Amino acid sequence: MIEARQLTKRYGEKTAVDGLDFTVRPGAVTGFLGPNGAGKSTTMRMIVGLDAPTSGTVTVGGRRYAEHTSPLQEVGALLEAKSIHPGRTAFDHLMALAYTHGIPKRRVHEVIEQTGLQSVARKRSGAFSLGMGQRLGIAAALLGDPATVMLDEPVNGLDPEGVLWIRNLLTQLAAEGRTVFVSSHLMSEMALVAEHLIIVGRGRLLADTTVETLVRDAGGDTVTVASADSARLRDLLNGPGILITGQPGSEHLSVTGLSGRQIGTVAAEHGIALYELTQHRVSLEEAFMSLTRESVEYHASIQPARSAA
Ligand SMILES: Nc1ncnc2c1ncn2[C@@H]1O[C@H](COP(=O)(O)OP(=O)(O)OP(=O)(O)O)[C@@H](O)[C@H]1O
Repeated sequence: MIEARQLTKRYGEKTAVDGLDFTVRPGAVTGFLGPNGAGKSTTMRMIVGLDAPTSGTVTVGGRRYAEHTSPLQEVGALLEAKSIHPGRTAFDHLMALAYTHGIPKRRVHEVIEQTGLQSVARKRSGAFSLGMGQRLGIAAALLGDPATVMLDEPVNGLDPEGVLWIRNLLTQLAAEGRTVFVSSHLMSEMALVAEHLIIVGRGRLLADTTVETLVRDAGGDTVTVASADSARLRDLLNGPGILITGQPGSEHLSVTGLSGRQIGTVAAEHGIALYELTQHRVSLEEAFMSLTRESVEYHASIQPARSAA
């Protein structure tokens, strides 16, 4: 379990993390989402004691990282700028970590297998592809068999097979009862794997929610219905929590709050012919963007085209 209370980090004038309060629970994958520069990496660095909070606290398993006697067994982390000696083999890198943390050699072999590194374990890590480097970083994070696993942008730059592998791994780690905290700026990716979402923008908490609630709050699914008598159908469908829009006289209505099946049933019961019944899923990417729009640090600007001299 990770608990942040009024967690704040300032770099001079810049407030990177601004009074964050959140709890990451075991047994589920929690996505940590926000646009670039939102403060995700800074928060994660504070969780593992690589940066000190300006104020507030963050604990893992009820204690600050530095207070754990064997931190690698408590939290395994893959942070963005992982420094691995390029001349060392993957095996030697993991062995050095294991040796300095009292972890048996057997466990090194286990994580090499778990992360699919068997064939390259004796190769220098400097020659690794991005995907292999990520796997090595994850192997190091899992070495201490930690109750909490924290990964910063683990799918960045990975090919589809690597992305799928990470997805399955995260689900498996959560199913084993671990606390799994994963950052990303890609809503679509997180929606596939995370149950719980913590969304930040400009260092502040924007939402502490679930994928399901986010969809509902974004307006839920909309159904487009075209019928022989849209005025009568509108009256029949109307009710609390239901939003119906459509031009007077048009055969098309746009309905939020009812499923296509419910609308079709009402129409059939009243003998109204339907010409179209289309369900539109709300885009999670849209929901995320509308939530974080105000907090995006770097908006793209379009330069006016220069005329040729
Ligand atoms: N060491 C530092 N000194 C000064 N400013 C910093 C430092 N580290 C981070 N920042 C600033 O703090 C803010 C938050 O940065 P952070 O890297 O935590 O965001 P992020 O959400 O991880 O972004 P990204 O998705 O781009 O990795 C940014 O504006 C960044 O420029």
